[in-house]
Amino acid sequence: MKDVSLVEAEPDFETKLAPVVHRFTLEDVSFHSDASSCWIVIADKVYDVTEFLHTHPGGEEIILENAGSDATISFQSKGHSASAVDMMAKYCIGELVQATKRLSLKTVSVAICRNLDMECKSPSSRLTTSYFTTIFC
Ligand code: HEM
Repeated sequence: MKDVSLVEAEPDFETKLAPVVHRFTLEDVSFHSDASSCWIVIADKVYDVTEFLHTHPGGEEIILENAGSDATISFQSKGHSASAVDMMAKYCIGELVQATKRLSLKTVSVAICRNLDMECKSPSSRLTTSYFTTIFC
């Protein structure tokens, strides 16, 4: 018979287990591209922002323009505050499968700045953003 004493001794052990991470392809995300179901990708994480659309301080239109796709560049170029970034966790539903992941913004911005022999202060500067666009689009 199985020893279940560990489970019995720790009634809340399930909450201590690593969370299940849901993985999606960009194609999965593409099926959620309007106000009835709106997913976006930011830095390889997938967000369901359907409920947030109507209260987004920047308006719903701008998010809908990116619905069902990778909004990393748009999000980054609008220069969101730290509290905006904190809010994002609430809407995160998973991440992209490895095969469809891009290099992280930080890695790419540092690489670009090295190439340009620039000091890398802000990845959202106009110059850097235009280089992101060149690389990602
Ligand atoms: C989960 C995703 C997002 C969250 C939690 C979020 C949150 C916010 C918050 C809190 C603000 C108020 C200003 C600030 O605190 O920075 C804001 C403004 C704004 N957001 Fe977002 N946002 C999200 C996605 C996006 C995306 C994908 C875009 C563009 C495609 C976008 C474009 C804007 C714009 C244009 C503003 C107005 C900036 C201004 O008036 O200066 N946001 N957002």
